[in-house]
Amino acid sequence: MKGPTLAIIGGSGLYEMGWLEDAEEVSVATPYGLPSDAILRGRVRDGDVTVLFIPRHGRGHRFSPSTINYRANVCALKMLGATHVLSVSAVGSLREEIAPGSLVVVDQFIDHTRHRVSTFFDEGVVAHVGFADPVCPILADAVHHIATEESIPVHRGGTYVCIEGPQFSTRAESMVYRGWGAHVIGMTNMPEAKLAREAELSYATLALVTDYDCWRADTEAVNIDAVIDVLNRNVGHARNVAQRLARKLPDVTTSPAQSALKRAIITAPKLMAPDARARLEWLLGPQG
Ligand SMILES: CSC[C@H]1O[C@H](OP(=O)(O)O)[C@H](O)[C@@H]1O
Ligand SMILES: Nc1ncnc2[nH]cnc12
Repeated sequence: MKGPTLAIIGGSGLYEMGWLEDAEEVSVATPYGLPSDAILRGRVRDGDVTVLFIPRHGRGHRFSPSTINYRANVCALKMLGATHVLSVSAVGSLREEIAPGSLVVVDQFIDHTRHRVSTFFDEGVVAHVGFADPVCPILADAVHHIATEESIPVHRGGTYVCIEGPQFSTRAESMVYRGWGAHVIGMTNMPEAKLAREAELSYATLALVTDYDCWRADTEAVNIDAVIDVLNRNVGHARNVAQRLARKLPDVTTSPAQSALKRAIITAPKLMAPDARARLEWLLGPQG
């Protein structure tokens, strides 16, 4: 068995890691098409794990949240041996106490997207993975611990509501999401986290809070200039946390995410559609 491999999915404002050593660009074709960009594969100084990096929107930010090929991204990372996924994401805050400039290690999601393929098991082979706890607690604890040690303002836990976008929300919608109990809002972590679970990857999100969305009466509503400005000032935090994580990657072999498919596949093996089963070979191995 190969060693642990940390995959980092860079969000808005994070298109390169900077600290990756001996890095090579790997282009991967998947049964779902092409990922957002070539994947950088390298390592961190003083560490022994392999590190993969993919910019979710592509370099130059070419894919909108709805047109990102999430399946290809997750599949490509898995094919390259990923075991852990750190998702870095810009988010708006839906809570007074979560200020722009701080980080949130989220632990729940609400999927409010409408136009995205959100499973690898859509036809021919059916699976229902557990998703009650969508984030790997071991990985999330490690990320939170590092941010705390770095004295970065960070919140442990919070619910991320994922909207379709690309438009920001109306004030009425923002109020509804607050009423649902969400803490932060973004456009990309769904279906990414669902697909990571189906691919038996330990997934955690480091959310960079860039704005107060538009629910606050006395604050200007979110706009892209303000988001980019706060991102540029804080993206270094994400780079540092990711670097330290790569140096001290926790053992997640006991995480439920790593065996999510064990009792999830319901289709009788003999009745699986051959083309669908062949398409899943990267995940399920060769047909027995
Ligand atoms: C640039 S503001 C809106 C954009 O940023 C977030 O993306 P990501 O999670 O990749 O950082 C948000 O979800 C929107 O896609
Ligand atoms: N207010 C917001 N809504 C949705 N996605 C975001 N990304 C950053 N800020 C956001």
